[in-house]
Amino acid sequence: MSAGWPRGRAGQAIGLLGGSFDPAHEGHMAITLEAIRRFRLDRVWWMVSPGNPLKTRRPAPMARRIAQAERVALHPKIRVTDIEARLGTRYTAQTIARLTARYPGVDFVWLMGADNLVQLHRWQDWRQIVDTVPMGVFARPGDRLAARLSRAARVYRGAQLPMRAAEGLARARAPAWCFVNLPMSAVSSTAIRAGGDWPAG
Ligand SMILES: Nc1ncnc2c1ncn2[C@@H]1O[C@H](COP(=O)(O)OP(=O)(O)OP(=O)(O)O)[C@@H](O)[C@H]1O
Ligand SMILES: O=C(O)c1ccc[n+]([C@@H]2O[C@H](COP(=O)([O-])O)[C@@H](O)[C@H]2O)c1
Repeated sequence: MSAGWPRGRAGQAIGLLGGSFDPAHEGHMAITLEAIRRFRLDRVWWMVSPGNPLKTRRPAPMARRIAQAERVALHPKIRVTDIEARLGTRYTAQTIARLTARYPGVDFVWLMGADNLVQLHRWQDWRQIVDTVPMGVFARPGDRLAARLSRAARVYRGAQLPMRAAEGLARARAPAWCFVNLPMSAVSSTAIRAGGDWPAG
């Protein structure tokens, strides 16, 4: 069981993949492996959310989502965590503020799919997030164009790094973000739940 406070040392570059993970799937794995490679990350922490503030549907219990995510995240650089439950946060801006204070010298990178960039401007204190940590955004079927036209992308157009500069993202000063085009995976937790392979609630 790897839930708990993960180790993070000064000088490390650590990606944060926040998510409902209801359930975790190979799309999470694909973007995580791509992030490790492209952004030269030492670790990626999968932060299993107590509950996305913008989703009304109640997720499966935390312990079940964590146990299942650990079965998917079989990689020495990936750590599944219940950090947000420990911190008592559900809002990413708060989580990041707490983590940067708790892990001085660690270079965090926020990771997310293009669908989340599309609605980033609806998150609490969203500009604070972009101004605090570099971000890696991953193409997702159906969301590429919307991501490019999104409010966050437009506001922070000048902070976008080209893909060829991706390896410097983790060490860049925020705001800085990179859009990664990768062979897109159509898998989603929604589709898995609809298929009946993951019991509700
Ligand atoms: N196939 C994928 N391609 C790119 N990004 C993805 C993919 N699947 C998940 N992500 C990203 O991983 C993060 C966590 O995703 P989440 O746990 O909500 O899974 P999901 O499949 O998007 O779930 P749901 O279908 O319930 O919304 C989000 O930033 C999401 O955009
Ligand atoms: O901080 C917010 O207002 C906020 C609003 C929506 C989503 N998030 C975070 O975005 C991450 C992805 O959520 P999800 O449900 O798409 O996996 C997860 O860590 C959520 O807590 C955060």
